[in-house]
Amino acid sequence: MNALTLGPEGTYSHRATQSVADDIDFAESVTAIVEGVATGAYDRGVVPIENSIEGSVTESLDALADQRVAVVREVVTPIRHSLLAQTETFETVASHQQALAQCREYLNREYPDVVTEPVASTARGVERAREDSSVAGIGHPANAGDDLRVLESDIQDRSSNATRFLVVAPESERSEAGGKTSFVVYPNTNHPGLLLDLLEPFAERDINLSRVESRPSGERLGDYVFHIDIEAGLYEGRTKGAVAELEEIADEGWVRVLGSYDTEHVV
Ligand SMILES: O=C(O)C(=O)C[C@]1(C(=O)O)C=C[C@@H](O)C=C1
Repeated sequence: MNALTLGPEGTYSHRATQSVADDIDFAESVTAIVEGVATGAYDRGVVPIENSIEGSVTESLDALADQRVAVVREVVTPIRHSLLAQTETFETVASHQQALAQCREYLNREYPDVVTEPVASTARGVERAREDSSVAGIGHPANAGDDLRVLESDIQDRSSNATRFLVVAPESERSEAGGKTSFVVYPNTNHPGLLLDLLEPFAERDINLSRVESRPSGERLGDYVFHIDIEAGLYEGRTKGAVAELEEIADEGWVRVLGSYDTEHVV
């Protein structure tokens, strides 16, 4: 099985993907990863979706709404960042913007004068540090190799820092089995109580929601696509009933059922 994830080698996405496939290729954006699976070039794609400090990875949410893929697993992994550089003196810190945000308080406190440089991934930031002694990178300490020093470990602003990744597969592999299910809903209408209407089919059937997120539809200001995760599988009658009701409520728009899946914790 081959898989596509965020590169270069050494990203947290790469680490999460190692629990999914042996044959791993890299892309430089999560949109390209989801596209790689939607077009059939890859069996699996692994994308970060949510971080416990910084919240949603909005590019991933939008890619899931725009492309036709299934979600077949979620991988949750602790994120422990290190500061890596050639020397103790540097002017710039390069990393993925999620990682920079997860270490914002640390950087403001310890290095108030350094410039932050958002790059495509943490591993790309570490590469910048390897090429340029005036740059430090934030990433997993295993990326240090022989030529970079780990100046400090565990620099994330909360020790419980964790990221949830979704494993995407071709739409034909959508499964009804699993303890969680994800949906994307575009109601294409707006009236008082719409969000309540969308959530009631789950509440009435005693289905717990684990997440609701809204993203702009891009059609007009104030118009939204909703991402809903529930703690129930599509194999359950109650979930089927809720989906049927959801489809009626969103009959002017669409409901995309991404599938049911289980969670794996990887350290
Ligand atoms: O840059 C990486 O190492 C990634 O895999 C991306 C990513 C993210 O987008 O959230 C993954 C985990 C961490 O939260 C920081 C960055």
